[in-house]
Amino acid sequence: MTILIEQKPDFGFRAEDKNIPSDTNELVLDGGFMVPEINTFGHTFRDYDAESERKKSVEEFYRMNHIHQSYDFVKRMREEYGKLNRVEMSIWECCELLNEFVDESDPDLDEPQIEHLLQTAEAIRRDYPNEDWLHLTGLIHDLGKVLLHPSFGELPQWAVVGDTFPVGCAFDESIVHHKYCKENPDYNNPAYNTKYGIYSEGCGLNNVMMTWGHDDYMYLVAKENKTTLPSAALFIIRYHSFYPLHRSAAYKHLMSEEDVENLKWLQVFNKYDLYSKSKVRVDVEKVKPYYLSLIEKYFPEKLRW
Ligand SMILES: O[C@H]1[C@H](O)[C@@H](O)[C@H](O)[C@@H](O)[C@@H]1O
Ligand SMILES: [Fe+2]
Ligand SMILES: [Fe+2]
Repeated sequence: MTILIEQKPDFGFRAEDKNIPSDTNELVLDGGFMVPEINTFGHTFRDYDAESERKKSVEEFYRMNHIHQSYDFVKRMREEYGKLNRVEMSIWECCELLNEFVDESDPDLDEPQIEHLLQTAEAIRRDYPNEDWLHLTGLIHDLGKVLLHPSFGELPQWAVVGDTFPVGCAFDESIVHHKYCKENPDYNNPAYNTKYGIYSEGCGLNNVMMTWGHDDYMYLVAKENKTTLPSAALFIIRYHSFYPLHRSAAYKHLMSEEDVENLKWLQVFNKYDLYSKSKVRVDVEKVKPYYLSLIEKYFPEKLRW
């Protein structure tokens, strides 16, 4: 028997009814969220090999990313941008700055980033109406992409967006376009190219250096500006691009027990981050008052960036 699902017109992929039979061609996950089968370009999500208008530029993006993201590079960037001495602005002002950027690493979306933030947050809000911290996490998780802006030195895309992975130990095969890691200076460095490299079993992700980009930067911004968001939110922000871990279960040997707990929320979050990507725009003015109230609850009015 096929049960017809009421679909919300604005997203079109949410199931109210969680008892969806297996003969529908969509998959229902916890929270009642329905995962669409194809992206706006007609391909499955995160298909880096599909012939599409974005394939070539996405691959070139990862080539540059994998060549340049060495341990030394990451260390320098973390120190430099961790100073947070560039700009003073509110969370909402930062959302507006993202209006002008399109993420070159993304095979599934070519809309300005502010659309993606609102699409993610609104999709979570529908399924988890009481978890306001998770709505706000959706809104802010990609704000670190502001590093592309001239007031942050206009960093190249390969130093801001794309999936992340640890440096200081061997590059896992599950990394997108892994072949380009062979051109990274760390690839042949015996200190960095073994399973554990400079780390040890269960050392905790907090002690692992990740490739530099919008995740770690936004984590630093939120933490240093003393957000009152729970630790799961900070974990989501910091590791949401770490697909080798949360999708392919690589690098698990580096996790602590606390990481294992936090990973559960990251996996919930990821569905909304990835599958809410669409051409359907959210009415910014309509939802703005709600998000401003959350920002006020969890952040100071002005933040150091
Ligand atoms: O291309 C995407 C990028 O748009 C996301 O912001 C990032 O979190 C993902 O890991 C990456 O694959
Ligand atoms: Fe992201
Ligand atoms: Fe995102």
